[in-house]
Amino acid sequence: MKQSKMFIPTLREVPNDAESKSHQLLLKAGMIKQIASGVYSYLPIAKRVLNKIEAIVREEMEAIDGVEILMPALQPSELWQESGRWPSYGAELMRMTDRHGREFALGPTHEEIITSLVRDELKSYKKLPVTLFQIQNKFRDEKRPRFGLLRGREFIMKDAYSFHATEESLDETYQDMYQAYSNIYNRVGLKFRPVIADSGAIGGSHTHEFMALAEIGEDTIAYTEGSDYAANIEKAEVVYTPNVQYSAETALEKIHTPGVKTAQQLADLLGKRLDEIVKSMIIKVDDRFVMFLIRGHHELNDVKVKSFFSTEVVEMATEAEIEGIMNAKPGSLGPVGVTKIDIYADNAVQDINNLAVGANETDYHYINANAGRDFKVKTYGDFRFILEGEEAADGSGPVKFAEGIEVGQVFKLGTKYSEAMKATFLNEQGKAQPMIMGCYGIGVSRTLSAVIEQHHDDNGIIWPKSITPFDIHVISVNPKQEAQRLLADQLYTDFSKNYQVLYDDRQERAGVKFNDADLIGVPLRIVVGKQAADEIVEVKVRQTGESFEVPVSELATKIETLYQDLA
Ligand SMILES: O=C(C[C@@H]1CCCCN1)Cn1cnc2cc(Cl)c(F)cc2c1=O
Ligand SMILES: [Mg+2]
Ligand SMILES: [Mg+2]
Repeated sequence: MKQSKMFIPTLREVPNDAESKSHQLLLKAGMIKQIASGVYSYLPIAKRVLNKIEAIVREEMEAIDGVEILMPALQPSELWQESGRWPSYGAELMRMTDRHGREFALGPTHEEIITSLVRDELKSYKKLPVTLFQIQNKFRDEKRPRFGLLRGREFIMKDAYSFHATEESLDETYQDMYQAYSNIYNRVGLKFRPVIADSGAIGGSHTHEFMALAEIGEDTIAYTEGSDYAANIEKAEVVYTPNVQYSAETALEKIHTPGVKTAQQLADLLGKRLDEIVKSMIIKVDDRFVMFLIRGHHELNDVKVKSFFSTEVVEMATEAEIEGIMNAKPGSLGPVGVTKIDIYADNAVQDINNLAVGANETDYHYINANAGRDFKVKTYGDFRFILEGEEAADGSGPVKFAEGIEVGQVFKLGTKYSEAMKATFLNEQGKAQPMIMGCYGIGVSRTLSAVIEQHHDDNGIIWPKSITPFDIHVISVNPKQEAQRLLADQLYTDFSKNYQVLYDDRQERAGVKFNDADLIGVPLRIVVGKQAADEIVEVKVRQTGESFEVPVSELATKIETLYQDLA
């Protein structure tokens, strides 16, 4: 492709709202253009990379008997009414009305569509299992789109759905998908870890997320060095090993604590450690309020709370709601005397007694509050985030933290949708049963960004060979020089026979050409400059920075050797 005919609007500077490296480089390398917050056009270089990522995804899906389809983005609300999900999503679900006043959603995912598609067809166990997939734009009205393609409002997803007569059959496909995802991420050059994850509202029980390791990642992974244990920190189970440190129970005492609002301030005032303080929080679960107690040095894990109550609707109560229930402000809340709402506590709260807690009166706290005597805990449980260094749930040692970008997720869905939507099949005994389902997503446009996060230097992107937009970048330094232009033209023609070649034939200053080439990040570069008359060119390897002066007669062999060695 001649760059004089291409459309690669590279930038020297980037808007300062581009916080992540991949977002900056996607803009600087002229790969995307934002048309609205979280909404982008993919320009030629990005489109070529997407095509290659998608080709790898297709290959790996078809290798495990996945069959490609394409479903509509326009989804009738009736199907979401059938599944019961129409009311359960808020502003994130992009809804619209057609000219007849009928309600639609722009598809954020396709469980309802695919289930309605197969339920009239797959009626017998003999026709199962089936795995269908698509690669298609998804719409989710993110509150805060950010980091370019990492969190957009319209993005490309490969979503696959499998239908089974038995759990064993689902397990097989789940394993196949797990392996296929590992193949895909390895092939696109991503360093990744599969992690045990939380299935959230989607339902089902068993799910893994695939995390690309990157500082910018919004997810935190808890993993151990000694094993392949890794869990999304939202899910990482805290094994409760009692570490009871009780002192003789003493009388409850109310103390004046002017201006004390946080656990740290209370600890400082009392001359206690933070872990000797117990924080009390009011949480709204569905439409009721509950109190959670947690040690001062721990944090409440909202995903564990959602999972415990099996609902997505879990929010911190607002100040107004708190005053309404406790007639006290946050910062002085406590369990003593609280009877009209249930009290839950993280397991670690059991390890200490004579607790320091809020007195439900501004500027007053209690010391020596004791469960049983002064308040009742309905349930102790694992409600907190694990801390770095604590023992992993599988006993494989202390967990370490790493940041990750969720680039895929595989779910065992079960019968949540097939029951709700009456997608049944006749089993071997001729009995109608709901199909057992799995669903499997890959963030294709997010994967593109994650690869850039992991493959760049200060000058730009460094594409892995497997998904590079071009294999070779031929640059004629000064096309006005006859010898340079003729040789560069010839090399472009010759190498295009066996490689994908980007030819910078523009009337631009050399510096602009080299800057652009570094940004675009094609792995091999042939520079035709002053020595063209002597039939000598420069070859540069983008990954290592190495450069060689090569006689044209040896160029094909040199390029072949360097190309083979590319990662
Ligand atoms: O999408 C999934 C599960 C899997 C992921 C892999 C491919 C198939 N679906 C979970 N999820 C996430 N965000 C959503 C956002 C909105 Cl607005 C919605 F209405 C529904 C969902 C939703 O269901
Ligand atoms: Mg997540
Ligand atoms: Mg997830």
